[in-house]
Amino acid sequence: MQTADRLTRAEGIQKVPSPKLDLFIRKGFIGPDECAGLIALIDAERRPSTIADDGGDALFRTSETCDLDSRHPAVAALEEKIAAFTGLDPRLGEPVQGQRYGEGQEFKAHTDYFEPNGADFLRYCAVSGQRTWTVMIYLNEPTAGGATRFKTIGKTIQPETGKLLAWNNLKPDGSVNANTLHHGMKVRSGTKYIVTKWYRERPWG
Ligand SMILES: O=C(O)CCC(=O)C(=O)O
Ligand SMILES: [Fe+2]
Repeated sequence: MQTADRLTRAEGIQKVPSPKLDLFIRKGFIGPDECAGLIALIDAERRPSTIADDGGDALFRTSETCDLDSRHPAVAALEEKIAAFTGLDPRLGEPVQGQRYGEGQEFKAHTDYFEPNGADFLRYCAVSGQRTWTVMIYLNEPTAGGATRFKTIGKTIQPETGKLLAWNNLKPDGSVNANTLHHGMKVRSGTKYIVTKWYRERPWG
């Protein structure tokens, strides 16, 4: 079954009503203890985030990032849970990444796919192809700010501990979907932690 059909039928799922993209929300996908364990791993490993193309804006993505090692039991358990829920083939997935945003940090409006005609396309996509689905989980709730805003459909999603978002970055014909534009908005107070997992057209490697 296609991922979107599977998610549409999944327990506890909310499909954002828009013809412009497939975007799903599942509250409480993981519990507070699992979230706390992942936050500890992120805090141990974090480094400044990078970006394929910031368009000359050094403040485009100001968060910190880390790759989470799937040999760690907490990460392995998360990977299994995501695979069982989405049906996405784990071989197509990039390693899970953790992100941490302190006060004033954000990831400005962007798409997760690589620009098909951009300078970096071959560099990032030659082996594994374009990004397909994004799966993202909020691990906590900052005191203020830090929502994820999908501008073109006017939908803002608030961070909630354990809440999962999943969307398809491509249209049904396989071309990139510009309506997936989204902004990890500035944390105004407190700290925000998330994990993200991106999938590709072909096996990762
Ligand atoms: O922090 C967010 O809400 C969005 C994160 C994001 O878009 C990304 O990591 O690609
Ligand atoms: Fe993103």
